Amino acid sequence: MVGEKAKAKINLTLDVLYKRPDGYHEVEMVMQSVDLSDHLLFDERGDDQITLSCNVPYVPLDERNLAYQAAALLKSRYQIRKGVHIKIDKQIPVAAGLAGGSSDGAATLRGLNRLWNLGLSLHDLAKLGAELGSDVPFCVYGGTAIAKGRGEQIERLAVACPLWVVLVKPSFSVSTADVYGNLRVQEIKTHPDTKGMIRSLAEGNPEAIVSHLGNVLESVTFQMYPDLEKLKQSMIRFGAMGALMSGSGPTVYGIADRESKAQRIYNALRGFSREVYLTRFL
Ligand SMILES: C[C@@](CO)(OP(=O)(O)O)[C@H](O)COP(=O)(O)OP(=O)(O)OC[C@H]1O[C@@H](n2ccc(N)nc2=O)[C@H](O)[C@@H]1O
Ligand SMILES: Nc1ncnc2c1ncn2[C@@H]1O[C@H](COP(=O)(O)OP(=O)(O)O)[C@@H](O)[C@H]1O
Repeated sequence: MVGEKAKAKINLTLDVLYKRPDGYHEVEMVMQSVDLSDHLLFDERGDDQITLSCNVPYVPLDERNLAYQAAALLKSRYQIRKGVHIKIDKQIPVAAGLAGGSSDGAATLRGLNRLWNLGLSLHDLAKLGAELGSDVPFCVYGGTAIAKGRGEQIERLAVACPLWVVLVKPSFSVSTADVYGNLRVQEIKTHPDTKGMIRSLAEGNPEAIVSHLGNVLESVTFQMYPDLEKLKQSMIRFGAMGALMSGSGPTVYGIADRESKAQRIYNALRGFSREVYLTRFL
C-alpha cells in the first residue's frame, strides 16, 4: 500500500492574455500550495480494475474522477495489467477554485508511479498530467510556481514565504468552464503585475506580495455572485493584509503575516460561513 498527500492551491495572480483558437485561454498565473490536503491510499487489487472510494458522497467514483483518469492513463500508456483501489479522504472543498480534483489526479500519478515501480520523474508525470487538466502539472510539483500556456507550462520558484492564509468556501460551487465562458478578454480593465509578484516572493516581502495579488476572473465570478465581493471586503475588515478569490472561485482567501492575526480573522469569519480554513503557504 502507498499513500500520497494531495495539496490544495491558491492563485496569487491569475492573468488571461487572450482566447486561443482551441477555446482555452492563454494564462499567466502565480500558484501557491497551501497546507489543506486530501489523503489518498493506493492498494493493489487481485484483478486489473480501478476502483475508488471517498468520504464525500457527491464526488464521482467512476471515470469522471481525476484520480480514476490518472490511473487509467498510466495503465494504458505503460500497459500495466494490474488493478488498484484508490481511497480518497477528501478535505479540500469541491469545485471551489482550490484544484482539489486536479491535485487528486496528480497525487495518483505520483502514488502509482511508486506502487507500480514505473521510475518516472516529476517532469514525466507533469507532462502526463497535462492530458488530464490544465492545473494537474502544477499539482504534480506543488510549492510555488508560474504557470503559463493554458496553465500546464510550469516554472518552479524557489521561494519560501511563511504567510498564513484564511480560506472561506461559500456554500455554492462554481464551474470553471462557465467562468472562462463569461470572460470578455478585451474588457479586462487591469491586469495583475505577474513580474512584480515574482520579485516580491523572491524578496520575501509580505507587504509587496499582498500589493501584487490580482485575479482577472474575480469580476466575472463577482458579477455572477455579488456576495463574494462583500466576503472579500470582510476579510480586509477583520484584519487580512490582502484578499483575493482563488482560481475561478468561489473560494476567497485572506493573507496574514502572523498566526495570531490569521486566527483572529478565522474566528471572525466562522460566524458567517460553515467552511472556513486556517492554512499556510507550503
Ligand atoms: C481557473 C483555474 C486557475 O488555476 O483553476 P480552478 O478555478 O479550476 O481551480 C484553472 O485555470 C482551471 O484549470 P482546470 O480546472 O484544470 O481546467 P481544465 O479542466 O483544463 O478546463 C476546464 C474548462 O475551463 C476552461 N479553461 C481552462 C483553462 C484555461 N486556460 N482556459 C480555459 O478556457 C475551458 O473551457 C475548459 O474546458
Ligand atoms: N477527485 C476529485 N475530487 C473532487 N472533484 C472531482 C474529482 N474528480 C473529478 N471531480 C469533478 O471536478 C469538478 C471540479 O472540482 P475541483 O477540482 O474540486 O474544483 P476546481 O476545478 O474549482 O478547483 C467537480 O465538480 C467534480 O465533479
